[in-house]
Amino acid sequence: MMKDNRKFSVVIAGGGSTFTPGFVLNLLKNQDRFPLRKIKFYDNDAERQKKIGDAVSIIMNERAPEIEFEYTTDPKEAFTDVDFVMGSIRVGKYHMRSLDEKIPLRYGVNGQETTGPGGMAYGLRSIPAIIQIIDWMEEYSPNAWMINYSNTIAIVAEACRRLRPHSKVINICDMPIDIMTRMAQICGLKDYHDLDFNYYGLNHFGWWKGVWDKKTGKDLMPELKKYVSKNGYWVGGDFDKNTEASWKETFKKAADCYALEPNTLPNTYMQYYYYPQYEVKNADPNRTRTDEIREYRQKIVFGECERIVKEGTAENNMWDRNETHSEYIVDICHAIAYNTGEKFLANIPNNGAISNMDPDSIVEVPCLFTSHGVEPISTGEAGIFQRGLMMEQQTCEKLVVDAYEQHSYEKMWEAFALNKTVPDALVAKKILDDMIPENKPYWPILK
Ligand SMILES: NC(=O)c1ccc[n+]([C@@H]2O[C@H](COP(=O)([O-])OP(=O)(O)OC[C@H]3O[C@@H](n4cnc5c(N)ncnc54)[C@H](O)[C@@H]3O)[C@@H](O)[C@H]2O)c1
Ligand SMILES: O=P(O)(O)OC[C@H]1O[C@H](O[C@H]2[C@H](O)[C@@H](O)[C@@H](O)O[C@@H]2CO)[C@H](O)[C@@H](O)[C@@H]1O
Ligand SMILES: [Mn+2]
Repeated sequence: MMKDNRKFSVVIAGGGSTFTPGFVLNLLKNQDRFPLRKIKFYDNDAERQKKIGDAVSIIMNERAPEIEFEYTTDPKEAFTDVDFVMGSIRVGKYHMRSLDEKIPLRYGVNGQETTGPGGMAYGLRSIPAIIQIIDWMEEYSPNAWMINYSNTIAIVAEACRRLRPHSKVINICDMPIDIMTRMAQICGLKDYHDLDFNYYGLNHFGWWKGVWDKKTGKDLMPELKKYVSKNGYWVGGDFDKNTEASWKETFKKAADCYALEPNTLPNTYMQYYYYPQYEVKNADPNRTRTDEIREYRQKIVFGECERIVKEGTAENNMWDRNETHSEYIVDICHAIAYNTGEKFLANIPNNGAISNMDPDSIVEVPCLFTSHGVEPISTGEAGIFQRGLMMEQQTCEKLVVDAYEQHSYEKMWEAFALNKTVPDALVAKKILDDMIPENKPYWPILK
């Protein structure tokens, strides 16, 4: 239902992202509730972005010629006259992700995109690029909102809190949304829209305290706990027909995470903190998640774009056939544009939302999304186990931002040494020393 005659202009920063075409198709599907006048892509890799941009041009011409579309590497052109900036960049691309995963594994430490030393390395790379995008947005479109999902979100959000505290930036994550869609399926409902929830934690580091059927108010925790204790969040069947092998393992491993703390239901990312030895034992140091993506998601997405350009039509494309996961981003834009006050998770300064965490901790908690920003909902007290884990993890995240601000080797070493995934300060040092030359184009010089 159209609420007024406004139409919005959106720029996707990271136009060359593997998630971009799926997101555009989701935007087009939702024109009745979030109408658009313009879609732009911005990327600093012209060649990569062109491959996605040319395919999307065909999609736009066929399906929504009334919406202006362009892609550019010029910041002024990209960020002028926009209402929403979507942050979907990967600084250093898959080349650097691969090193984030492989360098820690050299020393028997878990190698993962957003957790442990790899996650901290990635966070340090992202800070200056995200701050730059915020500054361009504020210069060229001062009323715009940035919805950022470029990782490492916890570190980016802490940098935003310190360096751009008044900027209109909301840092979000889709992992809980994905898990809640699985929870809905387990309980015979459709997706996350059917659930009410209470959740708290840090990004990629949290727990559900409660899950209810949104319509009836029925408490779904007993049924979910019973299911998760055996199967984790693995649904299987048609629902999981496109789920890759490593994600299958992750969803199943949630059963072991649940076993450790059965009062709540865990985010899948807890596996890296509860069972690091298992993760390392299970990993192949020469073939990590990045290699799987290069062979699967990246290949499929770019292959499909090439096919669309070659055939000159986007009929029967892969994003029409498979449900995409970016609908929650449209939900969020809609909530902000129309001041709906709907509840989603966001990464924000705590300020009492978790009663026994510091006010300046960045936490991931339910918030009401309005046209004036996000308003956190109090989630009560963290359990003693969770609080201990969060205090350690968020200190690592703060130390990374200290390292960025102070160009400090010592702070980055401390961040690695304190992390639950790293057993020893010397191991931390070796990982850091291997990462420094590789990250030279992106990190400040650490002295
Ligand atoms: N928060 C979430 O829930 C969630 C979910 C999925 C992906 N992600 C994140 O979304 C981002 C994109 O993921 P992907 O796998 O599609 O990555 P990708 O590598 O396919 O695409 C990222 C794009 O960003 C571009 N880029 C890198 N640095 C840039 C800069 N400084 N300015 C402009 N563009 C830049 C690259 O050229 C590339 O085209 C990553 O940060 C990833 O971690 C977050
Ligand atoms: O290894 P990747 O690149 O596949 O995934 C890393 C990201 O994982 C989460 O996002 C998932 C999401 O939960 C799932 O539903 C589907 O949409 O795929 C996403 C990306 O694969 C996580 O929330 C992100 O922050 C990670 O970047
Ligand atoms: Mn995430």
